[in-house]
Amino acid sequence: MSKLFRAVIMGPPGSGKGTISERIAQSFGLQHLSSGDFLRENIAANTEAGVLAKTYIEKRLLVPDHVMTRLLLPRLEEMTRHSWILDGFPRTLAQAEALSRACELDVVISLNIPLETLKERLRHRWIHPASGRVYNLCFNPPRMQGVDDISGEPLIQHEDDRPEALVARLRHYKDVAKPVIDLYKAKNILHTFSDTDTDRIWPHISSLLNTKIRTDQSSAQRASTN
Ligand SMILES: Nc1ccn([C@@H]2O[C@H](COP(=O)(O)OP(=O)(O)OP(=O)(O)O)[C@@H](O)[C@H]2O)c(=O)n1
Ligand SMILES: Nc1nc2c(ncn2[C@@H]2O[C@H](COP(=O)(O)OP(=O)(O)O)[C@@H](O)[C@H]2O)c(=O)[nH]1
Repeated sequence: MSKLFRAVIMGPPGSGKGTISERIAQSFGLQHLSSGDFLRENIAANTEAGVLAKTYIEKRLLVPDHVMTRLLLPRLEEMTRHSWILDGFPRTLAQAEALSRACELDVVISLNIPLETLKERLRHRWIHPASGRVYNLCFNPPRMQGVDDISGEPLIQHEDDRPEALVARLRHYKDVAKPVIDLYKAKNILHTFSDTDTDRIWPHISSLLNTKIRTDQSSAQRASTN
């Protein structure tokens, strides 16, 4: 069996984590694990962690580390036979340390996108709240305006995707993410991509993963034939 591959994608709101994770899932067969989707599923199912997380999300606060790790780590344990890309977790150093204790990461992708680009994207971001599917009126519009392609249900916009809210969210992201980025830099697994367009970043991410996944698979094959 080929070696399993574990990646994390980080970046400020609107940087394209969800969009790029979906491309990675489709092109490389990795499972896309989105912490936002896990939270929404737990909230919908009224689990203990979901009920607790909801009180924070409603106030647009980060869910505390112990709640996030209690929610996420068991899901990762269920995935021991899969390769995955994790999107939205870890957000804090405590979450990153808990993740390091649970598994070894192969690659961390960090997206570095200019503020003006983030503002413009989020202004046009529309979401199907039940599934977490994301659209953009310019970049990937829904087939029918205001309606989810799959369920036919209405799309919504997040209050805090407004340009006025973004500067504070971004500052908060930078403060909290800095030690996480430093940790992954020190482990030599951080890869940063800077551009205004997902389509220009994608070929670089794709070739990085091609190299990493192919190299890992051939060394796993060598190990199994020795
Ligand atoms: N590690 C995480 C991931 C998510 N959340 C909470 O879950 C919400 C939804 O997460 P997500 O779907 O990732 O959406 P956004 O915060 O809008 O992030 P982004 O704009 O980067 O997609 C967040 O706002 C936050 O309250 C959290 O507290 N901690
Ligand atoms: N115009 C434009 N929009 C993009 C691009 N990449 C992603 N988007 C859109 O920008 C918004 C934010 O992307 P998303 O993947 O949700 O980012 P996340 O918040 O980091 O998960 C979504 O509406 C995407 O459809 C791009 O290159 N150009």
